Amino acid sequence: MVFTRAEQSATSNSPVTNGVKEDKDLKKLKQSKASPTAPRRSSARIQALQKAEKTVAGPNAVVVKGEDKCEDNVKEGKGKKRSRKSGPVDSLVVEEQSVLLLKKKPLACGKDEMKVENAVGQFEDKSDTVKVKDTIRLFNKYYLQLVQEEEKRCVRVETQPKDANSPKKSSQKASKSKKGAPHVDSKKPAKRPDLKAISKASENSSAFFYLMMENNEILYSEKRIGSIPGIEVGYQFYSRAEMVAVGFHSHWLNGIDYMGQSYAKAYSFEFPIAIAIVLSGMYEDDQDNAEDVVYTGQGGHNLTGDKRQIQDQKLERGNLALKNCVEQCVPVRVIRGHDSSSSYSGKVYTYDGLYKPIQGGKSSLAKRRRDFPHRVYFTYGRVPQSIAEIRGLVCEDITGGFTYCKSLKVAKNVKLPSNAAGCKCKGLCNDPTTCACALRNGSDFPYVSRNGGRLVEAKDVVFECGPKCGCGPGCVNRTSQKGLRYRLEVFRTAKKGWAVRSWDFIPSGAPVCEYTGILARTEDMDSMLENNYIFEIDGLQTIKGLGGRERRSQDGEIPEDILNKYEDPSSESVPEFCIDAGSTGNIARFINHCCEPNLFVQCVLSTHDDLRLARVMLFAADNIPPLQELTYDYGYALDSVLGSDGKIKQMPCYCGAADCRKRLF
Ligand SMILES: C[S@@+](CC[C@H](N)C(=O)[O-])C[C@H]1O[C@@H](n2cnc3c(N)ncnc32)[C@H](O)[C@@H]1O
Repeated sequence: MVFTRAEQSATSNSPVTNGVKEDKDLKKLKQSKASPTAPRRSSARIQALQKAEKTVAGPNAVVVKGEDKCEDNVKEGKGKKRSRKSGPVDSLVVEEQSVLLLKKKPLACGKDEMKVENAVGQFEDKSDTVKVKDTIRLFNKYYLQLVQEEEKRCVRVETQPKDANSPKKSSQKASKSKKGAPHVDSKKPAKRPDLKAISKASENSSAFFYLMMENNEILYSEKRIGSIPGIEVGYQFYSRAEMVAVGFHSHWLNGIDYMGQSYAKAYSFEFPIAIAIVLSGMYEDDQDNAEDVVYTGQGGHNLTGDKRQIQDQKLERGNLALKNCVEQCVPVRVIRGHDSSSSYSGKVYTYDGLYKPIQGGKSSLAKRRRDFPHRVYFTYGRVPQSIAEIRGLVCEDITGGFTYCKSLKVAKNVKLPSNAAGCKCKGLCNDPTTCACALRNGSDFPYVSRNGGRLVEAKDVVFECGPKCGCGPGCVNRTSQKGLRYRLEVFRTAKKGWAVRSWDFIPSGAPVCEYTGILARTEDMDSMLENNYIFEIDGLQTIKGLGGRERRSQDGEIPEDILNKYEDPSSESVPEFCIDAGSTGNIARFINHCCEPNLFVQCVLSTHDDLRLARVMLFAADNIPPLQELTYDYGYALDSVLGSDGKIKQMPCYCGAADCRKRLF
């Protein structure tokens, strides 16, 4: 899968690559319609691959391969062994948008601008990219909440007495549960959480308020032709449901998204018209030739089984829309997704040559294969597999000048309590109604088990299981204690010094690393001249949302017995403690600030209850593709930093985000 952003961008009025195969005659036709300054057609995929080749590991890179090795100053790539693909899994790339001449009718009623749809109004002052990002974050939050609900349902099924699962009893139960109560039928698979998150509420859904359609939270819910603001060519989605959430493609399963007859009043096209297609390799005679694509119509194949073609396709709905779109040269959004090839034996429509529908079959497919021996299917980004593959390695040992430490050290004058009581669970904690640690988190586990543990959402403080708990090391409520999961690399940037990125895909909510160093009293740091590696934050600050920090959600309230220990929790105060990673620390000390970060700070307690001395963890706020720089918001309030002369200090921010505040502090 290509993960480097394609260079080519397309708009509805700039003629660019058509997502459909074309021949010479058609090219001529297009040239006659296109503007003389139209950029030359070239493959976004090839450009992206070339760019990826150039940028892999950057010119100056140093690698950290898992903390087990780092402590001994890693010199070669023998980090944790994993079996994984070289690129992100389950992702879909917007690669090319096609072409030509939008014949939109002038509209008297100003409908031209398209209705400002639902969710868009909620973020009026934000840039388009931030609107998209926020919508996908919201989707991921719902998704993880629904995963959590599903995991609880599985636990309930597992812990039910055996006879409760007999077919007779479970069907009785299913009918009883119709009005509201969660459905506990082990035989019937629950609806996928990603689909629940976007779909309309069903009568017996217990997740009614999560649903984005129901809540008018789909970003662009009105169908539109051409590009979607904030989503450029090369953008990566991680599920079909994400595309639905932003309104890029309005169906999670169909390949062809189209506008029906109801739009005929607003345009002079013949409807239905296809507006977005997903190339997923589900049909054997789809062809992806990098620069052009042959796209098979939909239908007739066996969706539930081996995906073989079992019926003829019909020239109606999506197929008709595709034909109309191609014949009228209407731009279509093209998304490349997964390849899973199959064979077929039916009559299918493809558009070939001069866009004449042809009746395909194995023989015509074989002919096209002869004609296109260099066909591209789905490619993966070039993420290095070992240190030997990195070009431009400038330093084999990043620990020059500091000592690498996997866990927090404590300054001599700081005493860490060990007063956390612990839960009485055995093995794994899975019942939030009885686990004492879950109760402290607001009667729920903060993590879901999926992908080795993901935090459902940012909280004031996460109470994890600790040394006094009865559960074992595999407990999901110890997610942040399990060390580095992803292969992280320190690389050189042009303006920000060193920075960090991952070779692996990181799903939203996954723990990335702890900010380690020496836990010290803030007052002891005052005499230090220049130290860029002090993390001035504690659990109390996060709760109060002081300085430039956002106030966290109030969902899992902190137990009174803990909160009452502190004087006026709403007062603005300097954090009493900080983490100094100047002389001792881990990879987190190289992570830069960004005004639109992809990580967030989360305070975690497991061995004691003192909010001021909580561990500081960094979690993924988004699905993060390999080689994207990892960043968090340093949270400085502007003009809050004073120099030794007592004057306000300023530092420019070079994060490059669309909504950058331009200053770090
Ligand atoms: C904790 S260090 C991060 C690692 C640092 N880049 C390095 O080379 O070691 C914080 C320092 O990095 C730089 N930095 C981090 N984020 C930045 C940003 N968005 N713009 C400019 N400089 C940044 C600033 O010099 C800051 O004091």
